[in-house]
Amino acid sequence: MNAMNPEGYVTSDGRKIGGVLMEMKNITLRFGGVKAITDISFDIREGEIRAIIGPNGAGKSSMLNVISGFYIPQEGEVWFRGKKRAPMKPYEVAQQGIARTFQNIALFEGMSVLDNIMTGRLTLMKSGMLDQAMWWGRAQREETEHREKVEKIIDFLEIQHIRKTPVGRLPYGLKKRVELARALAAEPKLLLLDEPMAGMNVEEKEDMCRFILDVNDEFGTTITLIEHDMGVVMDLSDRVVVMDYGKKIGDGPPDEVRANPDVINAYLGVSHD
Ligand SMILES: Nc1ncnc2c1ncn2[C@@H]1O[C@H](COP(=O)(O)OP(=O)(O)OP(=O)(O)O)[C@@H](O)[C@H]1O
Repeated sequence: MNAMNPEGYVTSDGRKIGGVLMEMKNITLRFGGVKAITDISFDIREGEIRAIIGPNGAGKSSMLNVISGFYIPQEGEVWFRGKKRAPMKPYEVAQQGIARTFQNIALFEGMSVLDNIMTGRLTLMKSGMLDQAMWWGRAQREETEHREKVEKIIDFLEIQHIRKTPVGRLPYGLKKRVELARALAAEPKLLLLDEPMAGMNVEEKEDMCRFILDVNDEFGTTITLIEHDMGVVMDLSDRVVVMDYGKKIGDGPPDEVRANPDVINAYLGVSHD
């Protein structure tokens, strides 16, 4: 089976990738006169680690923002879990099972690690204030369940020792890990990582790589990431979409993309027509 097979395929390291989870069909996104994305199509398979790469200004963040529902494209369709997505608010997209981290860390600096991660469960919380007043027992049971899930993630990402620490006091690499934990707390079907290694030293990058692979392996989470570090991208990803000036210039497994002349040109800045 290869990556074109609708049923899925088996990776070079023997992992089984499933059918299509998300499909972007002919997406075009404009900001006034600027075309950030021009007629791009690709899919993301169940269980896959899928990267979006490209030089600065290629349109990668814009694409991630279309996937997360933050931007609604002027043209094209987004399909998720077999259904065409109607225009919706980012929190509705989150409720459908898509969580993300940000290029610039977006955590509550004054709050503890634990409380920050708990905010990741907000989209899953059923009982509101009225429920809590009327059905106190039920709300308490729900709270206990949320805490248990969060504690598992804290163990998994090896951050027990900082669970009570205010996030503002943590070094950069750990903040990034807390952000990953918060996204995981939402139990997403699709996890979007916006430059998860940016600004990290070599050791922090190695840790983050390991956690990304473990999340994919242990929870079966499908992951889509933007990353500038080519070594990381090629090591981690099953398939890579390459963008340049808003267009798709390559799409396939890392080896294929690495050998693609258009991709080589884009990165060397040789030809831009
Ligand atoms: N909110 C916006 N308003 C206007 N133009 C925008 C906006 N966001 C992005 N753009 C433009 O769209 C194009 C693609 O930008 P985008 O940030 O998606 O690229 P990128 O590949 O993520 O870049 P980088 O690697 O530098 O983060 C650029 O020309 C950018 O200036």
